[in-house]
Amino acid sequence: GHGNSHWSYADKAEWASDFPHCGGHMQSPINIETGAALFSPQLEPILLPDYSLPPREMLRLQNNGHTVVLDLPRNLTLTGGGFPQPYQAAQLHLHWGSALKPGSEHTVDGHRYAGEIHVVYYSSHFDTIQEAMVEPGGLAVLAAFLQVGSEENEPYQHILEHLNDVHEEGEETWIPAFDVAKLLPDDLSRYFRYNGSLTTPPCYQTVNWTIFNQTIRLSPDQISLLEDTLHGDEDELIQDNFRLPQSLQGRSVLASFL
Ligand SMILES: NS(=O)(=O)c1c(F)c(F)c(SCCc2ccc(C(=O)O)cc2)c(F)c1NC1CCCCCCC1
Ligand SMILES: [Zn+2]
Repeated sequence: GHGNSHWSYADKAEWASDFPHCGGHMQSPINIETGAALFSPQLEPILLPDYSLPPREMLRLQNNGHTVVLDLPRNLTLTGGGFPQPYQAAQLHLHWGSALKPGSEHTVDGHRYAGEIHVVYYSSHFDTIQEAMVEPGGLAVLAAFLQVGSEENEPYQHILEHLNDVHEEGEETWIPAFDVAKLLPDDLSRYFRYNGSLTTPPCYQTVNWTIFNQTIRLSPDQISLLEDTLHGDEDELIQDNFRLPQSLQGRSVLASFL
């Protein structure tokens, strides 16, 4: 974990006392008011060049007590998107709710989606994510909303079929590599953009956020598997692992589309 004090989503009101950045003025997530988003033509499509990986390659999947994390090869690059420089992949993880309520971190016009994927990158100006994550613009996170649909989402099965192997906090397993770009929407040209923070302590305000307009559909069984498999502290189910919306405090949300 981060910092010397353990944190949980139950005591998110206290985060700022243990992690000062969590009380800052550029925090995430936020509610995106589509009507107030500013169209910015310089926001070109996001480019994820050649994400197909050899299936012999294995990727580490871990339950860190707060979410399920898939470590990514750093040679997967993020470019385009009006970014000042390329970013290198670090990891992806998910946020979700429970059977009773949805669990996305960002909301759109007050609507919370069933879940949200975050693909975390760090600026190619740095050698490690530890150096990058304390610098403004050091991190870029690609976010997409998960919705309940009728069909099974095959790319997501690459992760979901291994959740049982990491159902306890601290467990990890290795899964065959696959094209992780398939976990994101097809349309990488329509997205919202704003500057914010990690949504977890230490809440560093160093994240360039991209939230895709197109959502991802998972079957009801896939969403339930995500909600009902992973355990964290005291063998409690990890559910509702989302932070509440933070105020914009004067920030603008940009849109790559009209
Ligand atoms: N939405 S988010 O991107 O802010 C985010 C969360 F909301 C998260 F909840 C998480 S998981 C909780 C933070 C954490 C705990 C343990 C470890 C570890 O043992 O390595 C690592 C991280 C989580 F990992 C991340 N992303 C991480 C933030 C931690 C520091 C930088 C590493 C990559 C991004
Ligand atoms: Zn996240």
